[in-house]
Amino acid sequence: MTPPADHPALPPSKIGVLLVNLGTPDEARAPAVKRYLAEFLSDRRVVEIPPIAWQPILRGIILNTRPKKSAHAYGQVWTDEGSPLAAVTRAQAAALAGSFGPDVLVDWGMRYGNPSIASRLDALKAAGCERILVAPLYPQYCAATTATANDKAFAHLATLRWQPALRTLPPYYDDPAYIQALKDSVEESLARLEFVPDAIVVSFHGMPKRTLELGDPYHCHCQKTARLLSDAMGRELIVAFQSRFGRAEWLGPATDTTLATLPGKGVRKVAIVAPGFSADCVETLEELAIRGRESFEGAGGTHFAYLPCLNDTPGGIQMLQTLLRRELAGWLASA
Ligand SMILES: C=CC1=C(C)c2cc3[nH]c(cc4nc(cc5[nH]c(cc1n2)c(C)c5CCC(=O)O)C(CCC(=O)O)=C4C)c(C)c3C=C
Ligand SMILES: [Fe+2]
Ligand SMILES: [Fe+2]
Repeated sequence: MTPPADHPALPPSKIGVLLVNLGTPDEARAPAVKRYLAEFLSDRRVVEIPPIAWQPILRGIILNTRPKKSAHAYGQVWTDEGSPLAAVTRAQAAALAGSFGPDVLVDWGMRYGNPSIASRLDALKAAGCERILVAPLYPQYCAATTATANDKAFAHLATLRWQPALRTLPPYYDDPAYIQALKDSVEESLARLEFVPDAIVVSFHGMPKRTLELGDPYHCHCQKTARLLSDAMGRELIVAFQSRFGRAEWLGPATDTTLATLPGKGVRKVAIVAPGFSADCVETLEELAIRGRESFEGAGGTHFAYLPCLNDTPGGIQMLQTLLRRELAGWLASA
C-alpha cells in the first residue's frame, strides 16, 4: 500500500552497532590538541572540580602549556591513517562489519573530537537503524569513560523527536571471552620475544583515588581483570596505574615509578601490557612503549618489551563479536 504523502516510506528496519572510544585530536599539532583537550578536560565526568574553580586553571594554564607537549607525544606515534586510536577503532569497525548479518550495520565514533557520537547516531538512523547498540570499548567501567560515553549518546537522543531504541554494552572486565583473548594475545607476544621477562607489568590508566572512595568500581574492575589474567596464565603479574594528571592523589602504584624501581629489585627484563586499552594509543605507544622503556632502562633494566593491545587482531575481533552478539541476541531474534 502506498503511504500518504505526509508519511514518507522508510527504509527497512536495521540494527546499528556504534563502537565508541575516548577520542583523539584531528592532527598531531598543538592547535588541534588544544581543541581536543578543551573538550575532554571540560567534561565534568572527567574532572570533578566545580567549573568555577577548574575552568580558569584549564583555560589559563593547562591549555596554554600541555597542547605543545602532548602534540610532541602524538607526533611520535602518528600513522599514515592518523591517530593510532582512531585508526584502530576504524579498523575494528571494518573488521566487525557483516559479522551479525546484512541487517546489522557497524560504525564507530568518539566521545571527544571526531567522528562525534551524535553524527554517527544520526548516520545510523538515516541508514534505517531503529535499534542501536552503543558499545563503549572500555573493559573496566569508569564514570570518566563508560558513563560519559553513554551520557553523550543519550543526550543526543534527547534532541530527537523520533528516537531509535538504544542499549549499551556493559563492562566486560571479567568476561571469559575477554580474559581468554588477553591471555592468548599476551602469550603470543611473549613467544615472539627474544628474551624471557623476569616480570610482567599490567598497566591500567589511572584515576584520582577519590573516585574509588566515592564508589566508582574502576579500581576493583582493574584488580579483577589482573587477577583473572594472572590465574589464566598461571603466573604473577605486577599491577600499576599510569598517566597521572594533576596534583591530587591517584590510584597507585604508578607505572613509571614501578618501572624505575624494578631493576633495583633484580628485575632487569620486563614486559608490559595494558589490558584496559582496547586500542593502542598515545598512552600506550608513547607513554609506555617509549617513555616507560626510558624509565626502566635508565634505572638499569636491560630488556624491555611493550606488548600490544588486542586492537583489530583476529583474537580481539572474535572477542568483540562474542560480546556484541550476546547483547544483540534479543533484537536479532525478534527481527
Ligand atoms: C583528569 C584527567 C584524566 C582522567 C581522569 C583520565 C581518565 C581515563 N583516560 C582513559 C583513556 C585514555 N586517556 C587518553 C589520553 C589522555 N588522558 C588524559 C587525562 C585523563 N584521563 C589526557 C590529558 C590525555 C591526552 C594525552 C595527554 O595529553 O597526555 C587516551 C588516549 C587518547 C589518544 O588520542 O590516543 C585514552 C585511551 C581511561 C581509560 C581513563 C579512566 C579509566
Ligand atoms: Fe586518559
Ligand atoms: Fe599520558
